[in-house]
This record gives sequence, C-alpha cells and structure tokens, in this order.
Amino acid sequence: MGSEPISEKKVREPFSRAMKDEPISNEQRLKELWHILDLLEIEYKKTSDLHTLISSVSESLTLVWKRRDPKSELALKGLLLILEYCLSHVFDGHSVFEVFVTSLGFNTVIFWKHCAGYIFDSDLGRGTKFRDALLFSLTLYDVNTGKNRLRELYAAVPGIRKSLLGVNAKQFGERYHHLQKRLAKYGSQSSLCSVSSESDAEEGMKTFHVRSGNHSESDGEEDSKKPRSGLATPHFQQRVINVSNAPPVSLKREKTGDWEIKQGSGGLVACVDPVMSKDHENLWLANLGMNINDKKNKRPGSVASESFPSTNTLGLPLIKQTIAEVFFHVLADDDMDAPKNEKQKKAREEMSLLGVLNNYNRGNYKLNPVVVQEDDYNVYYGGISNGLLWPALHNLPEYIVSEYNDEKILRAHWCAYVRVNYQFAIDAVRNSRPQDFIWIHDYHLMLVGMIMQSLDQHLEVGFFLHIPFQPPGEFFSKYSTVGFAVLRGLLRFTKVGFQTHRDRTKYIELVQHYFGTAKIVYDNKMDIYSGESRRLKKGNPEMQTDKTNFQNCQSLNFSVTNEGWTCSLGVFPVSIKNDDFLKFVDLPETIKLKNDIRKRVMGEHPAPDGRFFFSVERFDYTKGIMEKLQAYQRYFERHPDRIGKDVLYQIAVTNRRSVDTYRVYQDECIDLADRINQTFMSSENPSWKPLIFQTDGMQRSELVAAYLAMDIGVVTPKKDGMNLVAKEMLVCNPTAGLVLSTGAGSEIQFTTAGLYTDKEKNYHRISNVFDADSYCDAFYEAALESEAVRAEHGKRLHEFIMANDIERWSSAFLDPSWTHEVIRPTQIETLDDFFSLMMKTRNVRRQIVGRVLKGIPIRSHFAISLRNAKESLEQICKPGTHTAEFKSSPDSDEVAHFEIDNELQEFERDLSFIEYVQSDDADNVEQFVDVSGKYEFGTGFQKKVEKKIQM
Ligand SMILES: O=P(O)(O)OC[C@H]1O[C@H](O[C@H]2O[C@H](CO)[C@@H](O)[C@H](O)[C@H]2O)[C@H](O)[C@@H](O)[C@@H]1O
Ligand SMILES: O=c1ccn([C@@H]2O[C@H](COP(=O)(O)OP(=O)(O)O)[C@@H](O)[C@H]2O)c(=O)[nH]1
Repeated sequence: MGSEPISEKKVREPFSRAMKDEPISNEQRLKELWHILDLLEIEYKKTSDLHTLISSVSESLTLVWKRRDPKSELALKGLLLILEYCLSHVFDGHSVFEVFVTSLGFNTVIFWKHCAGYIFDSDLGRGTKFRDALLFSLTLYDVNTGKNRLRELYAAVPGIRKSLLGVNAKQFGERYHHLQKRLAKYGSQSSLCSVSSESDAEEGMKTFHVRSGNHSESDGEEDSKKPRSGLATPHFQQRVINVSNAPPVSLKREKTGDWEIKQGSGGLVACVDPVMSKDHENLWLANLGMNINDKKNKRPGSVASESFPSTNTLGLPLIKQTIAEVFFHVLADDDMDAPKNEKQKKAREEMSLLGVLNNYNRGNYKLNPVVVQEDDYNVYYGGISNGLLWPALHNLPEYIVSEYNDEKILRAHWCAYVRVNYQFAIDAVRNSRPQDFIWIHDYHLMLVGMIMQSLDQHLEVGFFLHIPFQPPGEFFSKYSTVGFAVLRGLLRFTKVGFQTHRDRTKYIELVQHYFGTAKIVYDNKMDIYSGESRRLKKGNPEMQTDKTNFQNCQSLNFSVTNEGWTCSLGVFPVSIKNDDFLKFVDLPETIKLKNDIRKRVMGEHPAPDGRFFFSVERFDYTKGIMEKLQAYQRYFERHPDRIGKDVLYQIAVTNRRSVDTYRVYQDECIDLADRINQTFMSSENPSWKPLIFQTDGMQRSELVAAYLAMDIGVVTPKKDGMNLVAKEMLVCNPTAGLVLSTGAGSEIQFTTAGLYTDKEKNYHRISNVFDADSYCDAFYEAALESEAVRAEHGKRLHEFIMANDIERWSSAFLDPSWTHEVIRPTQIETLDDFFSLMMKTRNVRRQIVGRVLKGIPIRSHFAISLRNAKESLEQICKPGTHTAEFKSSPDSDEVAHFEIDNELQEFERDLSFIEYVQSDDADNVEQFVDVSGKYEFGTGFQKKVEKKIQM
C-alpha cells in the first residue's frame, strides 16, 4: 500500500455512542471490522461469529498498530472498536476480552494510554461507564489468569485508581475526622458537628492550625491539653475493618413501615461481634440484603445493561438508587423538602432505614452496608457461594447445583461472584486507612484480598475461613475456573486462618500440587505443631496444656510464596464469648422460660426417666439433620423401651431456600419428621410427641433457656465449620450430656485437647452419621447415662470451653507478630546467620523510612521485628559486653568476635524513633537527625563486616 493515506470514511469513530442510543448490533460491528481489515489488507475468514473474528484478528491488528506507519492509526481504530464491544459486554464478552488483552502482549501500557481519552470523553460526554467496565474487566482477567494487568492500566493512566477509590474525598474525610478527634481531646468548645460543607470544614481546620501555632509557645499544665501531631500524620489508632457477607444485624420492615433492627444469627456473627464491639471506631462492612434493582434500565447489549454502581462518590457507602440514578448517601438529610411524587415518597420511606442504621452506629462500632446489583448478589449468594463453594469446600459434591455442569452458566455466575467481591474490595479500600487491619470472612469473599491488593498494596488484609477446606478433586477439574482462582486468591491475603489443622494441611497440599513453583516455608523454630497431640490429663491444672496449645496456634506458622506474594497460614479454632451467654443463665426470666420450655417439650407429666434431646442449627444439609432423623426413627425401632419417654426438640432455622438443593433437602426432612411423629405417637401416652420440629429460630435469651432445659445436646453435622452451638450448650449447662459427631469442628478441637480418649469419653461420639444403628445406640447410651456421670463429663467440657473464650481466637489472629513479615528471634551461629539477620533488619528499616516519608503510619510489627533482632544479637554477646561471638563459617571451628555496640545502640535509637512517630509528640524530632554524617542509617554493621572480610 506504500504511504498512501487510508480511506477511513466509512469507519465509525470508536466510543462515540451515547448511553441512550440503540445498541450496535453484532452484524454492524462485524461489518465495521471487515471494512477495517479490508482497508488494512489483513487476511481473515469471513465468519459471522464476532467472537471468532475478534479472536483471530486481534493479534494482526496489534502488529499493524505497533509498526507506527500510516496504517497504524486505522489499526488502532480497529482495536478500539473491539475494546468498545468488550466493554459493552463485560459478562458475555469476557472470554473475547481475555483473548484481546493477551494479543496486546507487551503493548498494553501504551494502548491504555491511547484509549484513555476516548473512554473518559465518552463517560463524561455520553454518560457511558466504560472506565468502570474496563477496571472490572481487567480485574476479572487478573482473577482468572493470576496475572497483574490492572497495574499496567494504573501505570498508563495516572489517577484512574484514585478516581475509582475517591481518594481525594477520602483524604478530606480523614483529615476532618482527625481534626474532630484532636479538637475533642483538646476540649475545645467549638464543635465541628455543625460543619455542613467542605468549605466550612476547611475553615475549621484553619482555626485549629492557628491555635496549634499559638500553643507551641506556651508551656505548663495547659500544654498537656494541646492538640499534637506525630510525624506520620494523619496518625490514628489501628482499627479493625471487618468485612463479611452476613451483617451482625437482621433488618425487618414492620407493617407500620418502621425498620426493626435485631442481632443477626449464625456462627460468624456470634464470634466476630464481640471482637468488633471492643472499639466503637471499628467498622463492619456487610451486605444488608438491600441491593440495586436495575431491571428497568436493562437493554441487551447496552452499557447500561451491566451498569456499575456509581463510583463518583465521597467514598461513602451507597444505599438507594433514585429515579434519576442518583445515589443517596448513608448520611441522610433530614431537612429534605416534602416528596414531590409517589416514587420520591417511596424512596424517602426506605430512607428511614438510614435513621435506624445511624442509631445503631451511634452506640456501637460502625456498620456500613455494601450495596451491589441485586441480580449479581442473587447469583453470588445463591449460586457460586452456596450452590458451589459451600458444598465443595465441605466435600459434599453431591450438593453442587447441577446447572454448573454447564460451563457457560458457571462462567456467567462466576463473573457475578467476582463483581460482588470487587464491590466489597472497593468499599473496603475506601473505608480503610493504611494502619488498619482489614479482616475478610468466609467463602463468599475469597477474592477480596487479591482485588484489594491491586487497588492499594499498603493494606494489611487477613482472611478467616469459617467452614472446612476439603474440596474434592473435581473442584479443580470440572470447575477449574473457580477452583484455581480460589486457591490463588487465598494466597494474596497477608494472613489466612483455618478452623482446623486438617483444613490447612489440605490447602497446603493443594497449593503444592497445583502451583509447583510455590515456596512453602514452615517456621520450625516456632514449631508447636506437635502440640496438637498434647493431651489434657484428668485432674491436671486442666486448661494449662491446651491454653498453651491454642495460644501457640499463631506461631504454627506456614508461609507460602507464590507469584511474588507471601502469605502466612495459621489455625485458629473459633469460639464464643462466654459472658454473652452466661449473663442470661441466672436471670429469673430465663429460669421461668426454661421451666416453660421443659414443660412444653416433655409434657405436663413426663416419664421420670424421660430425656430431653435438643438440637438447634440452620436448616442445612451439612448439619446432618436428615441423618439424625433417620437415626432417631431407628432409635425407637431398636429401643422401644424409650417410646413414650424421650423427646427430640429440633430447631432447624430455614435459610438459603433460594438454592434448589436446600429446598429439596428441607422439604424431605420435614416429611420424615411428620412420619416419625405419626409412627411413634403413643396411644398410652397421647400427650407425648417424640419429635418437635421447629423451623423458626430463637433469640439468644430463649436459646439459653432451652440449653438449660435440655438433658442432652445433639450436634451431629456431616461436615461443618466449628458448630458453636455445641460450645454454647455446655457453657450454659455444664450438667448436660452431649452427642457430638466427628464432622463438627468442635469435636476435632475437643479430641485434640484430649477430651475424648479411650480412657475418658466426655461426650458420645458419632463417627459415622450415616450408620443409623450405631448412631441410635449413642442416643441410647446418652439416655441411660446417670446424671452424675453426665455432669462430670459436662463439667470437663465446660471448663475447657470457658478457658478458650473467643477473646483468645481474635487476639491470636489479630496479633501483629503473627505474620511472615516479622523477624523472629533468631539463633545466630555463623557469620552468614548474622549477616542475613542484619539484611532483614535493613529491609524493615527501609519500610519504616518509606512509610514515614510518605506520611503513612507504620505497622506495629516493625517494632516487634527490631526488638527480636536486637534480642537475638544480645544473646550472642559475651555476658556483660557487646562483643558478639559466632563461627566465621559453618564448617570452621574458628570463633569470630565483633564489637556490636553501634548496632545495639542503633536498634535502641530506631525503637525510640518508632515510639516517637507513633506518639502524638511533634517536638524534639532533632534527637533523631544525625547531622554529623558519621552514621548511615542501618548500614553501619554491613560496612564493618565487609571491611573485616577484606582484611
Ligand atoms: O448467612 P447465611 O447464609 O444465613 O449463613 C449463616 C452463616 O453460616 C456459616 O457459619 C459458619 O461459621 C461458624 C463460625 O465460624 C461455624 O461455627 C459454622 O460451623 C459455619 O457453618 C457461614 O460460614 C457464615 O458465613 C454464614 O454467615
Ligand atoms: O435459632 C437460633 C439458631 C442459632 N443461633 C445462633 O447461631 C449460631 C450458629 O452457629 P454455628 O457455628 O453452630 O453454625 P452456623 O449457623 O454458623 O453454621 C450460634 O451462635 C447460635 O447461638 C441463634 O441465635 N438462634
């Protein structure tokens, strides 16, 4: 073609279509591409399938564009038209986007530079949301491939990440918050609560700065009240940002239109709520079940059909989408004008929820809702989370919903799962400060760490899995898109906690198997792994042994490094806050309720040796409710002497009915329950009913009364997380018996602690819930056990649980020293050991300097590292001296001596520097500035060693 200008007359300008325009048909797009390919004389097959065409020509177009000749311009247009198509079809066009990005090869940064203008013009001028679509598409690409292409977009388009996160608004918010706190401390009369606009707030800040300046010249008592600033301002305390799908509250709309807010149920909430309640500054992000229903805006093939929650906000959570597609913020405006029409009235009514939330937030930690598209949420919750991940991770593949046999459906649902994780990640980053600890919970949010890292790498993000990790092989063959992303996703958290050693071991095995290059390090210096086999001995100062075992869980440290990321893996059996249950036990109303429940269950005239069995759980197939009912049926067949005496009170709280497998299971259980009652109703004792089956849950106060009323608790899951109810039962009622299956996490923990051995069986263990005969024999044994023996066993379990309160779980997980980033106390034997320790400390020092210079607060584990390093050095000094002794090489007997006075002093100085920057002290920084030039930060020793080696 030489250098003739190419005719582009018929080529449409990319990204020139307004959101309200009719979507472009695939046929039209095909023609546009054919035309460009013809003009560029690129060979192609005239297929009518757009995806096939794009996949086959993307690379050729890239090659022409890269040549930087007269044809390049047109080739770029072709690429932009393809990108426009992909971004208009984020879900159904993702496979083609993957091919497209891959074909760009090493040219992505420059390509994103070229297309940023088109995208921004289109978004601003035509109301499209291509920026958000591109950010999400690249996130999905990274999740699916394990690559890091989103970073290339950040590099190419400065500010895009910040605009997504609303960083400026966030910084403003933080400054404002900080100022409020400082003024509150200072005791100022002028409240900033009335600040209503940005300019007002800035005015407030100015006032503050003037005061601050004046004060620096005064002294005396007044001085202690002064607002101060550390070096690393804005300096705030570390908060816990908790992120989970389930909120700690359940919200219900009353007939009156008022919102009722109640404590949520479920084990996750029960164990995390106490941790959060410790500090009102903590923040919990969760989905409240109110999402964006955007159906009316849907038009296939239009950008709006996959509209993204608006990101142009103050970084505050969004709760309600109004007619004009404007989002209201959680900060409700009470002074709004009267509603203009019905729609506005309805929207207002729903807004009253904000008042409820605000009230909740006032006397509590903060609860902020994460709002997503309703359709996405349904698929994420009822589909991937509870239709695939839940059964797969419990190793119950028979409950994986059958529609996932269709790869297309699986991929489409997976996109929704990723998008909800993406929204949680964005909200978590927006709401976090660099010194916070972000704690993500459970299988719904396994990708949040990975996505958060790509948005802000300064954050420390931990993950706890509340359920088992026992996926079957087919999780990685049949559902590979999901399987590998989940395996990889977990490795992108800073630390990950499992309920049991069994689950962590399984995870490590899978990582080893599938990611051959992953480096797994077991910190054997801190090895208390064998603590697992320690046993509690009868009559021992009981909990001592196990306390050690549990406390040391944090040190059972595995770290895995994969694709440049390192993650610590620990084991933390979850528990309950004992006092939250015990506080109900002795209340007169509880005692009354307990008697009422017992009477209701056992009847007015119970048999003297009749037993009250009690089970309470979510109506879930993992809980083994069907198997329990089958065993109970068998119980009366095998042991007819118990007919007319014993009663099983089963509470199975209906949930997840949107998932087919749950609906079917729940209906089958209810049928069987009815059959049992019909079969065994006794004509001799017509008031007796063998089974009371209830599908409504109980509030905690009533639940405690039921625990007190029962004789024997029955907790027999097939496979489950921890089953906190088992612990709750025995904490509240130490005289109760317990039938517990090996599928329960608590059973694994009890066995580990030696509470079930050949010699001492403190509960009735069910090893196989499918074996109805042995199962019902355990029921029988429990029913015949004397009250004294039952109480003796109950007491042992009670004491164990009391000694392992939830406090221990959370403080072990949150302990800053539990991370691979911490320098552990090291035994220095050779020069190499010595040198490697000093290199590690140099890295820590670099991070400290980097953070202070950037104004980012430093992490508490830096000081732990330096202290450990210093103590390790002191260990090798001759007593009373600063002369270190160690072998010059592993094979040599020669002992080298080094004066390490400077190094030790330097550690002292660094540690006081850390203390200083973490304090509110703004004065006396000179003490840390070395103007003599004699000393280089953290390198003194290295120089000395080099010199010595040269000699
Ligand atoms: O939110 P739902 O779908 O209604 O489910 C409720 C919760 O169920 C699961 O709880 C698990 O966590 C407990 C505490 O660690 C553990 O003891 C139990 O065995 C697990 O099943 C689920 O993991 C939570 O995410 C749900 O919120
Ligand atoms: O009617 C009910 C049933 C359960 N729970 C609480 O829900 C939690 C269930 O936790 P578990 O670990 O046993 O199972 P999960 O539901 O989390 O799988 C426990 O704290 C129970 O006290 C409740 O408050 N009311």
